[in-house]
Amino acid sequence: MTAEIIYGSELAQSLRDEMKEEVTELKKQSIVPKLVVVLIGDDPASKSYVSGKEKAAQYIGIDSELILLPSDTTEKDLLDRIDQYNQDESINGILVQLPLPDQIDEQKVIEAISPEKDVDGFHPINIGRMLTNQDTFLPCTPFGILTMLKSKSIEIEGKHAVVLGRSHIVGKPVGQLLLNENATVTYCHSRTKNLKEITRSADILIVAIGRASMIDADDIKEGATVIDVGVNRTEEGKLTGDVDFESVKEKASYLTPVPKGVGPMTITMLMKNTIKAAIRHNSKK
Ligand SMILES: Nc1nc2c(c(=O)[nH]1)N[C@@H](CN(C=O)c1ccc(C(=O)N[C@@H](CCC(=O)O)C(=O)O)cc1)CN2
Repeated sequence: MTAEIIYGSELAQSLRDEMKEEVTELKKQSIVPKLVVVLIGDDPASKSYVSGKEKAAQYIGIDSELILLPSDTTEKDLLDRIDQYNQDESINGILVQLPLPDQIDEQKVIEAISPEKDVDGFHPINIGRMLTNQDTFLPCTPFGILTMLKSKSIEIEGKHAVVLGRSHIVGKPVGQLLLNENATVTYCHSRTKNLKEITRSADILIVAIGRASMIDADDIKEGATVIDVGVNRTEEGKLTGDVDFESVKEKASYLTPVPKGVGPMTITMLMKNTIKAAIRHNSKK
């Protein structure tokens, strides 16, 4: 079997085209979605991600403002700024790029963002809404993964979904979204015993561990759907995933590449959440 490759980059482009039209229509009703992105410090990967967010917003017609702060920014300064953005009626979405420098408590920052402007979907209120399957802002990477699965009509209900990794941003929420779709979900992590036995029983395998080529063909079931969320840099600076693409391609039925897989969908779902925030804000006026 040779897997069909799910290019998130292509799906992202078609969704961005749809959103561009939607925003054009919203502007006719004087609704202009606005996103504020805060970047602290000069981590090259974070800089590249926020630049991708700026470009996507610009393409779609979302008003975006990038706030660049020095790496010694204090927690108080950041919290004061968030307070100011929360109160600014023209701003619909606030995103603080993670990770943050050590002097700033990430959880405090996440909880300071108004849940109505939390387009990252990280606020405990929005996580609670996701757990209880209510309409909310879904975290962008898990939302992107679900959208990719649905774009190929991959059956989720009743399937065994195995999630490798339990991060707050990807692992935990993606498992919850799959559970909301009636999958049977197993989480695996560094303390999991008999890992291979579990991954080999997965119909849908989500790999978000952060170790290059950790999963190969021997670790998966014939015909499985494999979603690679890994972002690893080789010594030569090449980007690679957590999955050994060449070997898994010969055994899986669907497979996402790195790059051009899940990454571009993360940014696209952020745009979707920002438009949703703008529409919601306007309907409450
Ligand atoms: N506040 C947040 N911080 C972080 C999030 C997040 O969702 N919210 N997620 C990650 C990083 N991330 C978005 O911010 C992100 C990661 C990867 C990509 C992407 O498009 N990757 C490309 C390759 C880009 C490259 O060459 O480096 C791909 O996979 O094709 C976009 C966004 C951590 N922080």
